[in-house]
Formats: sequence, C-alpha cells, structure tokens
Amino acid sequence: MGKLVVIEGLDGSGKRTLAGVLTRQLVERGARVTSRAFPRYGESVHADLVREALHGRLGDLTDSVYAMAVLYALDRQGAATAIRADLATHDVVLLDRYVASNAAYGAARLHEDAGGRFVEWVRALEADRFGLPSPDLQLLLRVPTAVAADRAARREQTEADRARDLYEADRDLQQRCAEVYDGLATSGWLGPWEVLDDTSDVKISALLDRLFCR
Ligand SMILES: Nc1ncnc2c1ncn2[C@@H]1O[C@H](COP(=O)(O)OP(=O)(O)OP(=O)(O)O)[C@@H](O)[C@H]1O
Ligand SMILES: Cc1cn([C@H]2C[C@H](O)[C@@H](COP(=O)(O)O)O2)c(=O)[nH]c1=O
Repeated sequence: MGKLVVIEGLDGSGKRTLAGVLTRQLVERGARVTSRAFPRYGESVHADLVREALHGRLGDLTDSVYAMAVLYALDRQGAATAIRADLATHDVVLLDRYVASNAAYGAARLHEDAGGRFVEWVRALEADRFGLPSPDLQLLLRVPTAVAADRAARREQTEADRARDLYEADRDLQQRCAEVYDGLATSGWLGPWEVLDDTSDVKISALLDRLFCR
C-alpha cells in the first residue's frame, strides 16, 4: 500500500513546483509515484463549477462558504476510488491540495481558526461521511503571504488562462488562511504535517525515512 502525501499552502506558494521537484527526486530513488491536483479542473463538473464561482460567474453561490466547500468536497469524492486504486499500485500518491485546503480557506473566509466549527464540519463531511483516504503526510509549504501573492501576480502575466480568481486577489483572506494552515499543522489535523519554508527546503531522504519508517 502506497503513501498519500499532500502538498498544502497559499495560492502561488509553489505547490505545483514542489510537486514536480518531489516527483523527480522520488522517481530517481526508484519509487513508483503518481500525482493529482485538486480541484480537478476540466475533469470533474464540480471542479468546473468551482472555477466559474471563483471568477464570479455563478451569482451569489460564491458568497456561501459552505456551498463552495461542498463543491470542492464532491470533486474529491469523485476521485476517491481512483486515489485508492493509485495507492494500491504506487509507493507514493502525491496530491497538490486536498481536504485541508477546504478547511483552511473556508475557516479563513468565516474568520474562524483551526479549532473552529467549520474545520470540524469539513472533517466530518470529507473524512467521516465521504470516507476519503487520510493523508500519511501533509507538507505545508509556508512562504510569506507577500511572496506567494507576488508569485501569483507574476504568473497571471506570464501564463495564459491564469487570471487571479476571487480568493487569490484577496490578500487579507490569504493572510488569515496562512494562520489557519499554521493551526492545522500544529494540531496535526487529519494526520501528520511537516512544515517546509520553501521548495529548497525539501530534505528528500528525511521525507522518505519518515514515510517508510526507515
Ligand atoms: N521557489 C520558488 N522561487 C521562485 N519562484 C517560484 C518558486 N516556486 C514557484 N515559483 C513560481 O511561482 C509561481 C507559482 O508557483 P506554483 O504554480 O508552483 O504555485 P502553486 O502554489 O501551485 O499555485 P496555485 O495554488 O495558485 O495553483 C510560478 O510562476 C512558479 O514558477
Ligand atoms: C482544493 C480546494 C481549493 N480551495 C481554494 C484554494 C484556491 O484559492 C482555490 C482554487 O485552487 P487552485 O489551487 O488555485 O486551483 O480554491 C478551497 O477553498 N477548497 C479546496 O478544497
């Protein structure tokens, strides 16, 4: 049975970049690795609805933190069988965002913290009710909010179809989200966490030791 490793962090923090670095390093060491990113834009109707909502095209649906969270959760539920199948055939299944993104962004939108009602509601919905596999390790890519915002802004100018969405453009939301992420990591929400200060910080051998108890 493979290990489910999740990368979490703010918009523009470098999660996708880190997923690439980690995948290369793990493959070089002979691990069978597969990766996915949530939301699954272009693959799931729920993810596509999320994208429309994040760009203000679904009326007042975006205003509802709970409605948005249900869309994200349904996208993940639709991938649960595939994730389990991946875990059966790979050493590492790497996810760019998972359940903790829902907890962090929703709680931040509601001005709640990691110990608040919303975070517990997400856990009950996605872990208990939908039965999504628990992560073996959650990596929090913790870069300063201003750095993440600058990277997201630069990417908007250099990549097609990457206009910043409503969450990405909201610096106060991102700041509160960073605080909720810190709380989730400190409390070991949904499983173990490791905090990385930047992509250069990845100690791949330590990570492998931790994952495979060597
Ligand atoms: N360590 C780094 N130093 C400088 N630039 C970086 C670094 N990591 C990523 N970037 C750049 O920052 C931008 C955002 O990176 P990336 O797409 O990996 O972030 P992300 O966290 O996956 O973003 P999102 O959640 O918004 O999709 C990209 O243009 C990427 O090339
Ligand atoms: C998976 C997931 C994401 N979010 C938030 C985080 C981002 O601001 C947007 C879209 O994600 P992307 O990485 O920029 O494509 O949605 C969330 O609130 N809940 C989730 O489950």
